[in-house]
Amino acid sequence: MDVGERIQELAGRVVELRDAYYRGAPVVADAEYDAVEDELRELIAANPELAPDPNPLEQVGAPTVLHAPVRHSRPMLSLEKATRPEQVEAFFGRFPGQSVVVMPKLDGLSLALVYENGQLARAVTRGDGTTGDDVTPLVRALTDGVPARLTIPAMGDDARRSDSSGQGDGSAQGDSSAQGDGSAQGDGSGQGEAPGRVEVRGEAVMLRSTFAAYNAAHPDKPLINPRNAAAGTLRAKDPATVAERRLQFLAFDLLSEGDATDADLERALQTMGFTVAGMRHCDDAASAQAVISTIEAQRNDLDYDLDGAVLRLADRGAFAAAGTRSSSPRGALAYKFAAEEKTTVLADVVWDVGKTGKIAPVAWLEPVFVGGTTVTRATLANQEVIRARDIKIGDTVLVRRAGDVIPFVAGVLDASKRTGAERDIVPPSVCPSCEQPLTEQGNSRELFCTNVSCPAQTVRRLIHWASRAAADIDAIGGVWIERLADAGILEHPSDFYHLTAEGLLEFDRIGEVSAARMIDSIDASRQVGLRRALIGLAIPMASEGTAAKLCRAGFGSLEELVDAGVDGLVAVEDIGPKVAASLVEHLSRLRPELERLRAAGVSLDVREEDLPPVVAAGAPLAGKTVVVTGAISDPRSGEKVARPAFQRLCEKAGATIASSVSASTDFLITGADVGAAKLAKAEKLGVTVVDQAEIWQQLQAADLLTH
Ligand SMILES: NC(=O)c1ccc[n+]([C@@H]2O[C@H](COP(=O)([O-])OP(=O)(O)OC[C@H]3O[C@@H](n4cnc5c(N)ncnc54)[C@H](O)[C@@H]3O)[C@@H](O)[C@H]2O)c1
Ligand SMILES: [Zn+2]
Repeated sequence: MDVGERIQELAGRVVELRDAYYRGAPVVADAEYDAVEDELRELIAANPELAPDPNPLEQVGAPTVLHAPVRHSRPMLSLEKATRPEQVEAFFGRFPGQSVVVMPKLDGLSLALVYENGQLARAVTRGDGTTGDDVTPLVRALTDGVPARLTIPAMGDDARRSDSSGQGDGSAQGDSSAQGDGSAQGDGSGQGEAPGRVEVRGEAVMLRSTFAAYNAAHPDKPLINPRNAAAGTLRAKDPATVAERRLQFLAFDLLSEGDATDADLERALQTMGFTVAGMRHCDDAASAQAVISTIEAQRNDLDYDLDGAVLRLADRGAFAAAGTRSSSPRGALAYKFAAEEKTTVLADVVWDVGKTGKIAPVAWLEPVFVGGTTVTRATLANQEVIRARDIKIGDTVLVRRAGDVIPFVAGVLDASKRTGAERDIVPPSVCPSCEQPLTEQGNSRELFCTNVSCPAQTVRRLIHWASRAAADIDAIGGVWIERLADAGILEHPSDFYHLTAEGLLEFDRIGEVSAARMIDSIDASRQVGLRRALIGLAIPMASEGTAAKLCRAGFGSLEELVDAGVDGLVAVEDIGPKVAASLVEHLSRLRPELERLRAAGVSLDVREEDLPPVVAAGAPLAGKTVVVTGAISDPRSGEKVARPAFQRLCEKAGATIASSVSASTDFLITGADVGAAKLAKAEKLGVTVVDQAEIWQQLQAADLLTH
């Protein structure tokens, strides 16, 4: 095939793929679509005379059927893409002296919100860039972060809620998203009245938490990914049919007439009442690159999908003056991150027996690079998910590895690729390990092996006992545990404590050094204590949090938990009757094992570190509820400090630790690299943001840092 033909073919493919995608039924993952675009772009760049006409790369979106077409005041464009630092440098080189904002590139769909005299008049999708669909009723009903009327600050409105301690002032720590506070109202607030027409553009996304909650509640009709879910929501005919699919709007662009508004994009948007996904001002390519890296590193902690970072001139006038190309503004650049979704072939499904006897389907995949690693296994959850997503062995499936670390098979994008050779995924009727019949539980029909002496479960439980969060026997890996279990030497956790170096040396391929290391590691684990022993016993429904709470509640040993009975356990805050019943049932069953552990010198008593901290007199954080975020390090040594360790110090200083910011939080204590969303939330709720340096100082002054 010659170059001209290849170009025609690729151009045709781009049109076809876009068409499917914008109709809501993509047939390939974004990364694969992008690869087609990239190849086409390169061929055209090398052979400009062979450019197709029309050139799809110069068009935006796809000409889909519009239900209520509305013409945009100015085209809604795509963005120029970059993947290399040189491209970021070149961008700065084009605009010497201009400040640039760097922000997450959200993976949702863009919306234009038109305000007339301060009131929301219309919400319109991007469409083909020139004309979009009017989706106002859906946006009003379902989208958070879209004010019905704009807040235009009047004169003197800058007497903001002042933080009692004054600590708020020093708290922005180089994060420009919070620094606009004092100055925003200073210059642009004279106008008490909204300019005639204001258009705010931004991204409507489905939060990952909303997406997960929806799929958990509707296993029979799952959404494939948050971006597709958001787009589908705004295609609904009636808001009532998609009521549980709430969206969030995050603003990134502002067009307004009469310019009384702030020249700085972020301040202008926030002043009007919009949420911005965190913009950082950068004056050179190196600092922009650093922010891009931070955004990418924090990607998994955020509640929304993002597929890159956007760089854009911070000054609204400069951005407008830079003008546009056929399909993208010159004053912006999208830096793309590694894909979190890819397609690959589902080679087989294996049913895996877990430590609690749950039999879960595991997808064996043709290796695929996704979410930063090569993935060969992914979870398929349960048979109900397989049925609802209509997945077969041999299918080309979409694999998602985002937010959480366990890759997931999200579904089949293009069922038309099927050849007929695909096979149904058949759940086993007996346990793959012990061959005992299985039981089915719950709406998602999860399968369980209830045989207490099932060999696969035994190995899983032993591996779990040895894991880091439990006894932490780090010198013995899973392979060894399996060998020892197969040999009949290991069955219960207590058996670890009867292993000897001589016994281990009878096995092939083991030297004296490693045998001694294994025994040392087992020895050290005798100090496991109540909390970690409870985790290690893998009681169904009892989480790591449950174990921590029981220690705090004053239980001194595992035996005391059994003796307390269900009534004694439900008396503990946040311990429900089901968890309590499960604890009592399983710990009673494990009584003989607890005795064996004790006899082997294993401590099942609460450890000092798991007790509620003794609050020192004059504790600096007494009565305060705090949230800790970001990377914490000890200023005395510069050493990284694990968040739980720092939280414990705060508790010793009298604080109550909360996991997320709410109206009852007193302080948000920030370490390095704090996500802008957290800061924005704190600010919105009037929570004082305090830098870790200040807390370290207080801890030191209260003599709490002695160790
Ligand atoms: N899977 C498929 O078959 C298929 C087909 C077509 C397109 N796609 C995907 O759709 C996307 C391409 O669409 P595009 O070229 O129009 O979009 P783009 O990737 O060029 O980005 C432009 C869009 O980014 C969004 N955006 C998010 N955060 C932003 C911010 N902070 N500032 C400015 N814009 C921001 C806006 O909605 C804007 O319209 C790609 O991700 C592509 O992979 C997939
Ligand atoms: Zn079994």
